Amino acid sequence: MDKAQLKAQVAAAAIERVAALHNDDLVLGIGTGSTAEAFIQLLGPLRARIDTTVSSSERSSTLLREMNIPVSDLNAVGEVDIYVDGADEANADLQLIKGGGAALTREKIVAGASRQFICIADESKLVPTLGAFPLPVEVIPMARSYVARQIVALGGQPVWREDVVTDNGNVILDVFNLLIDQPLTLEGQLNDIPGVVCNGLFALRAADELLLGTPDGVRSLTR
Ligand SMILES: O=C(CO)[C@H](O)[C@H](O)COP(=O)(O)O
Repeated sequence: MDKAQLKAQVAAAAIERVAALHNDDLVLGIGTGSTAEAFIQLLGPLRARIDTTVSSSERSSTLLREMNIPVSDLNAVGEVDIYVDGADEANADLQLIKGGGAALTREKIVAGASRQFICIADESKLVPTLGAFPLPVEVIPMARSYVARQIVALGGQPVWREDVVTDNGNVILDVFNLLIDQPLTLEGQLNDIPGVVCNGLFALRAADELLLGTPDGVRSLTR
């Protein structure tokens, strides 16, 4: 099975989770990236049960609108019933690294506003310790060099993702060589640096369920 098939498989499993919810006025949180897009592609049959969606990126919003699925501003809805999104890395505690697609801030906001967060990924994303994938940090542009120096003091090697401006008008530093054995602590330390908007560690708001695509079928991990 190739990666696309594994992603389609977990996307279908997430659709089953959404279909099993009892309400018919669903408010769905929609993530960003290729696995989230596999999920969006399968939403058509559920359209009648979807009141609205809240999306974590302009790209996902466009895809949803192309399917005639409504997209709302988070301020216009209450709590989100369920958020489905991918990840760049996950550990067994369902803590994640996200932001490979530069959408980490909106992703963390929608995850925080959601009753349930289902993370979907192929099995290669499950790791014993987070940090082989460079940790994305969204930064206010004027603070880029200052924040980079503070990250070096924390032991990381930040690299400016020069070709990217986020949907919020900010820049991304990808931090290499961090051994993330205390994700909660590091998430807070990074947030405390003035100029940091958000970092891609999802430890405070970890996933509630991790669906992993494997050649033997979908594996589910819960907290
Ligand atoms: O965090 C993300 C975007 O900011 C994505 O969820 C993450 O990069 C995984 O993407 P993909 O499903 O394409 O592997």
